[in-house]
Amino acid sequence: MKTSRISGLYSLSASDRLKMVAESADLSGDEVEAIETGGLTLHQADKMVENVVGLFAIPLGIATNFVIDGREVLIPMATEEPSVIAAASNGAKMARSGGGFVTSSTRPVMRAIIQVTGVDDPCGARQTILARSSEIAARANERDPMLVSHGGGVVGIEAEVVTTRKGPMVVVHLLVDCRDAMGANAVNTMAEALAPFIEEITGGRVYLRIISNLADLRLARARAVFLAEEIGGAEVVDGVILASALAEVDPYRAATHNKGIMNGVTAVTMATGNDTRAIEAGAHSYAARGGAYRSLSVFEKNRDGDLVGSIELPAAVGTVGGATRVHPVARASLKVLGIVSADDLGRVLASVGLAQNFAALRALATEGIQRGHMSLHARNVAVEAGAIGDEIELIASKMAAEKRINVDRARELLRDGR
Ligand SMILES: CC(C)(COP(=O)([O-])OP(=O)([O-])OC[C@H]1O[C@@H](n2cnc3c(N)ncnc32)[C@H](O)[C@@H]1OP(=O)([O-])[O-])[C@@H](O)C(=O)NCCC(=O)NCCSC(=O)C[C@@](C)(O)CC(=O)[O-]
Ligand SMILES: NC(=O)C1=CN([C@@H]2O[C@H](COP(=O)(O)OP(=O)(O)OC[C@H]3O[C@@H](n4cnc5c(N)ncnc54)[C@H](OP(=O)(O)O)[C@@H]3O)[C@@H](O)[C@H]2O)C=CC1
Repeated sequence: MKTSRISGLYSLSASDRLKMVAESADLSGDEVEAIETGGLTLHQADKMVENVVGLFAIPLGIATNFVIDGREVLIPMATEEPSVIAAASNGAKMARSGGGFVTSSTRPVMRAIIQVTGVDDPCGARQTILARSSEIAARANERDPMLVSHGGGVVGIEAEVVTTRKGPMVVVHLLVDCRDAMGANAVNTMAEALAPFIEEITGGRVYLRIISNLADLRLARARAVFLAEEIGGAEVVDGVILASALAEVDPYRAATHNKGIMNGVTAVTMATGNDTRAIEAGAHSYAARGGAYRSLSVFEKNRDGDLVGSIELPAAVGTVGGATRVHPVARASLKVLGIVSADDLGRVLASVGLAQNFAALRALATEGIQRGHMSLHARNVAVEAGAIGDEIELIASKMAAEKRINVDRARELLRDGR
């Protein structure tokens, strides 16, 4: 695509916006229709989960202005929360003059846990497991030749003895490169298949055989420079850094700071048909590693007085498997992003998380969150009060101008206007 810098996309109608996105991402008629209608038929939904009775629609929006590793990218985001997509676009807009987002990542390695109990000699069993790790890896790889053929498969075996209130246990970690899959089904299958062999060589009894959502070996990182003159000057730079400093040490603040990051990360995860619970569990457990919960991002000042933001978070997402290829809108979202690999998707998540976080911190460090957020939320409030058609924008803008955004006020304005 030529540029993601689309000023005022919000002032177009939804169908004109979709036309623009379809042109720039070269979407087919079917893909456009899927996005417009929500994509899923009841019949398709009935094949995805159990006891289906209907569909639950969530808005899909497009965040503009992103440059990631020099590439212009439009970002599909599925979210019910107003101001999230606007804020991501706003953050990305302010990152452009510093060069946009620069990313990096680790190999896409997930862990499966195998819990071995009832071992007489847990330390000895641990050593047996480590000594036979090549054999364990080979047996696991036999379960997923397709993954191995894509360059993935087991990359390591770890084993630890842990002391619990039910006595000592040996915990085996199977480290698996999942390539473009999120990998839960793949690694769970391997872990279950290995259980009898692990029991045989340790003399213990295996209970849990399951992926760990603390995906600390599958990390995505993003960094961006926000020029001081672009974001409102030195005072704003310092305000954002002060906000960051608090979130680095105070779990009460860090929880909300990270919620702000996940506003963006989860919305892209959802739009691409990935597992939002897995990505949330990964982010928050990674934020709590070492026992202290802290922020996933940090903001600092560089030598030129500009703001430098950086973020690192687990990115357990796929571009194959799960619902990613089943849900028509998820497939279209990947096409809009212009990516094919899970690694690329992880880098997008980190960039969106950082843009989202920066926009929120800038608002918090200056005018406060309510003006930007509540003026966009005002439309929901107007609808809740019973506004219809043109009344919605009218009541919403009146409430925003008065800075009195609540359902009672919306009802009063409706009564007066009708
Ligand atoms: C809300 C804005 C963006 C308004 O921002 P503004 O200052 O009114 O912006 P503007 O009119 O100068 O527009 C700047 C750019 O923002 C985007 N933008 C602007 N308006 C729209 C819109 N209607 N629809 C789509 N995009 C919009 C758009 O890209 C636009 O550029 P343009 O296209 O005009 O060249 C700003 O105040 C902001 O970024 N606020 C942060 C809001 C936020 O973080 N919301 C998340 C919900 S609050 C929360 O859950 C998290 C939190 C806050 O608790 C986290 C934390 O505590 O850390
Ligand atoms: N705790 C958790 O997070 C849990 C999550 N889940 C769910 O698991 C699902 C994700 O599991 P996942 O294993 O990704 O899904 P799938 O099993 O659907 O997909 C993975 C499979 O795709 C095949 N594949 C084809 N091309 C590639 C490629 N390029 N790279 C990698 N694999 C490829 C592989 O082999 P093959 O073709 O042989 O299948 C691989 O095993 C999600 O729906 C998630 O919600 C499930 C349990 C627990």
